[in-house]
Amino acid sequence: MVKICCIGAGYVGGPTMAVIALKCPEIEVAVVDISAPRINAWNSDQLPIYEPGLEAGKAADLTYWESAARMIADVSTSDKIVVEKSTVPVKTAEAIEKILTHNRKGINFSILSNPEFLAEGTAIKDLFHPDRVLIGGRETPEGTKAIQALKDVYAHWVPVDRILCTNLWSAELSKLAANAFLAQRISSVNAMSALCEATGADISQVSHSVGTDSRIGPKFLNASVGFGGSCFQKDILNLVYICECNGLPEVANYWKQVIKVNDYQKTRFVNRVVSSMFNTVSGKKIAVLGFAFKKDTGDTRETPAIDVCKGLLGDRARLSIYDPQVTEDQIFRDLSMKKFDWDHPAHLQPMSPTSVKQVSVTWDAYEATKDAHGICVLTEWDEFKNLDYQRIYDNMPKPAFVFDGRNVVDVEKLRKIGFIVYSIGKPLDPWLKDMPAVVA
Ligand SMILES: NC(=O)C1=CN([C@@H]2O[C@H](COP(=O)(O)OP(=O)(O)OC[C@H]3O[C@@H](n4cnc5c(N)ncnc54)[C@H](O)[C@@H]3O)[C@@H](O)[C@H]2O)C=CC1
Ligand SMILES: O=C(O)[C@H]1O[C@H](OP(=O)(O)OP(=O)(O)OC[C@H]2O[C@@H](n3ccc(=O)[nH]c3=O)[C@H](O)[C@@H]2O)[C@H](O)[C@@H](O)[C@@H]1O
Repeated sequence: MVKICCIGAGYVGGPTMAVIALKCPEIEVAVVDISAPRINAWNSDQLPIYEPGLEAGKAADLTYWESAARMIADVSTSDKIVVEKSTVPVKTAEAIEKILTHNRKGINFSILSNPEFLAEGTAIKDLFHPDRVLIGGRETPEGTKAIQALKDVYAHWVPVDRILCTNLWSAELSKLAANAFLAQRISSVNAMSALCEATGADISQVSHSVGTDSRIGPKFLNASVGFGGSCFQKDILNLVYICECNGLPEVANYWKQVIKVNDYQKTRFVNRVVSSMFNTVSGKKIAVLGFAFKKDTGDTRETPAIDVCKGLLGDRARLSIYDPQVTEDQIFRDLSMKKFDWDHPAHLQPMSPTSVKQVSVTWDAYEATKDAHGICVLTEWDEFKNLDYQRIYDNMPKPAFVFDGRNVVDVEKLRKIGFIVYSIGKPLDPWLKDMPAVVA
């Protein structure tokens, strides 16, 4: 019987193995993780991640694995195909291969790179209908055989013409390149959003006009307060590092700029809030609607909300945060973390004492916005489109401000109610025109 063991039961491991198990009943799927709470959660009705289309069931038995590659070498008693699914620095497959072959006790290991392209919030849909599956392997008879074995797994539900096979390096680099291209589109549109605000153009109209060119395409052109998520920034930094190591500083700087524009966009947003509210938010209550890095997920890794909240707290605002999927505990942890601490599993992080006394977390948008001087929309949750904004307005001191970092609110409707509204890349409210967002 073919058996697949997946190391890591997170946002990728959990959904991916659930889909393989569903689509390939003759394959035994086991998932292991070093986090006991995560294991327990997968085996309960309360899954550790929120993902539409993924429901609680029984996960496989899970064990502790400390050092994945060494452990594989230690425990293997027969030939193995080791599949690198995580996004890794290029040449990691080669390093894993070295560890395995130096400890192999007569066992043959074939290494494959099979990067994952799913996005959170649509993971199950993406896994069922991937644009492509990419498998990289050694160009040797054993490598070809291993590629074919993995191809056979995916062929249970993915059309074979969508399964691309490459060498190891190409597969690893393609993953970084794909994320860099996607993030670059967002930084491009966000850079344009600043220009729209300065000129009176409307970013939604510009994006639509640009995206109807079939060579450009309409997707991933939504202006925002900035991209977040566990991967875009990390993968671009990874790419930058590889460029630098290979003596390509111009290429490195080109990709670095994608991150710089993203940081600029978050700073620009905070400055808009502060400058609009009489140049200070000190002591003022600001409601933050949405904390996850995008809708339909409870994931907060690298969410732009962290930087925006920290920026507002830096000017001594009082924050009242509401997100339908993010816990209070998580928000406090995020706001007290140093950048990049998220890279270590949450269960290994101490909860540091923090300056987040100015923050409260509510489970209701109306509670969060009550008595608030301003509202920042930082995640595009659908429910934020249909809130009773008249009721919200009635419960706020005046002038009442809305700063929409996701272009989800109906600007005209809110202005009619009486709000002063800022929406990324949209023609400015007359109130804001004389208050340019100056980046310090
Ligand atoms: N989150 C996403 O949407 C996507 C993530 N990726 C990549 O997939 C990889 C995993 O990402 P996520 O699933 O989001 O991370 P995650 O943090 O949700 O899951 C990783 C899991 O691995 C466990 N783990 C870590 N070291 C272990 C070890 N030695 N033995 C056993 N378990 C161990 C952790 O406890 C954690 O539960 C990353 O490389 C990421 O770049 C790729 C595509 C999409
Ligand atoms: O390697 C990964 O981890 C994954 O990274 C992204 O997926 P994900 O981070 O889950 O979510 P995206 O939908 O790509 O959104 C990323 C960020 O960009 C923002 N975004 C997205 C699209 C857009 O038009 N504008 C915009 O600001 C989102 O709000 C979010 O903060 C990629 O889309 C996946 O293909 C990839 O597998």
